[in-house]
Amino acid sequence: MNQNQKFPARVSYPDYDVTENMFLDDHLGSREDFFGALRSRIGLPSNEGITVKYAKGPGQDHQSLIVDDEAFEVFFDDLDGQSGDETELTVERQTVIIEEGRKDEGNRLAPTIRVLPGVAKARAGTGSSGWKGLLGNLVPGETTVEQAESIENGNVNPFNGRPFSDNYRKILAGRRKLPVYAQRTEFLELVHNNQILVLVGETGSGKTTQIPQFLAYDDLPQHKKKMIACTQPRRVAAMSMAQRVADELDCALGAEVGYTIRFEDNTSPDTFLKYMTDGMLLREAMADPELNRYSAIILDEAHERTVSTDILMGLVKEVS
Ligand SMILES: Nc1ncnc2c1ncn2[C@@H]1O[C@H](COP(=O)(O)OP(=O)(O)OP(=O)(O)O)[C@@H](O)[C@H]1O
Repeated sequence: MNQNQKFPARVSYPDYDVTENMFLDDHLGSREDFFGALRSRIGLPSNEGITVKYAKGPGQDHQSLIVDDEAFEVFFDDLDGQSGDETELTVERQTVIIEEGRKDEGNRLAPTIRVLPGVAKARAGTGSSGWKGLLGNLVPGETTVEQAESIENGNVNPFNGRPFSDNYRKILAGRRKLPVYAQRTEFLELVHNNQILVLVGETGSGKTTQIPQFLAYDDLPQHKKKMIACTQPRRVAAMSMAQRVADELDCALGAEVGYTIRFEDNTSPDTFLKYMTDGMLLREAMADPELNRYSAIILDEAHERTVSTDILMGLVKEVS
């Protein structure tokens, strides 16, 4: 892609509503102009200077275009003028789809840009972390499977703003075949109406890996600056489950998904889902009996009746 390439575009905004169509006409000029216009169109602050850089990482089939101020990061896929392509562009918390294949009057390609429904609205109220707007329209404790699936099926990870990887999509297809997935709707209904749930399911049905993710999309702990805790009786399980779920959510281990075991805290301020030993949570409960850092607590493998899990069961009953 040529940096100085002309970039005619038609911008549809907001959402899919065509009533506010704006033509960035044929004379629009460079990509910088294009993004300047886009920026003003989607209401990003106009006083920020932007420098545009292009990068193509090893093994990436997309060009990244990074606008050099923290607010912007833009990803392209295959914006090559081939008819019928759909390209995603992420601008801070805005997610914008560029559709190729329309010819303008000069017989040039005129990508249509549309801001995903809800994203623009979410933007206004959610501070500086734009892509989190993907979750911004969800009401904690009132979400539906359809809402979660539409975000999961999208192109941008709502938890870190990066494009979803191919590996993510592969794993997602497998996750949806797990027995527990068939009960996602039922799980949400129960969680919306009850403070404490006891879930029983076969080994390998997906309890440890899926339930915390169902909750993450419903409880939205990161919006409250809290975490979901999922306890395990054994250290190895805490570590390996955290790794697995980090992969499933397409996050780096220790970033949005982490673990805490004795002598090792692999979490960060971004962590919203934390696997930990039951002993560690019990230890934390001694200092903070209300467990205020957590928006939800999952006591996994409770049938093993470890002393720590048993005590925690009593404790969560008290604080609920
Ligand atoms: N590290 C991994 N790599 C690949 N697949 C995995 C991995 N960990 C789990 N899985 C898959 O995810 C599925 C669900 O595992 P999960 O641990 O969530 O089940 P579970 O219901 O909690 O089982 P258990 O009762 O034994 O704890 C497994 O059947 C397995 O196919």
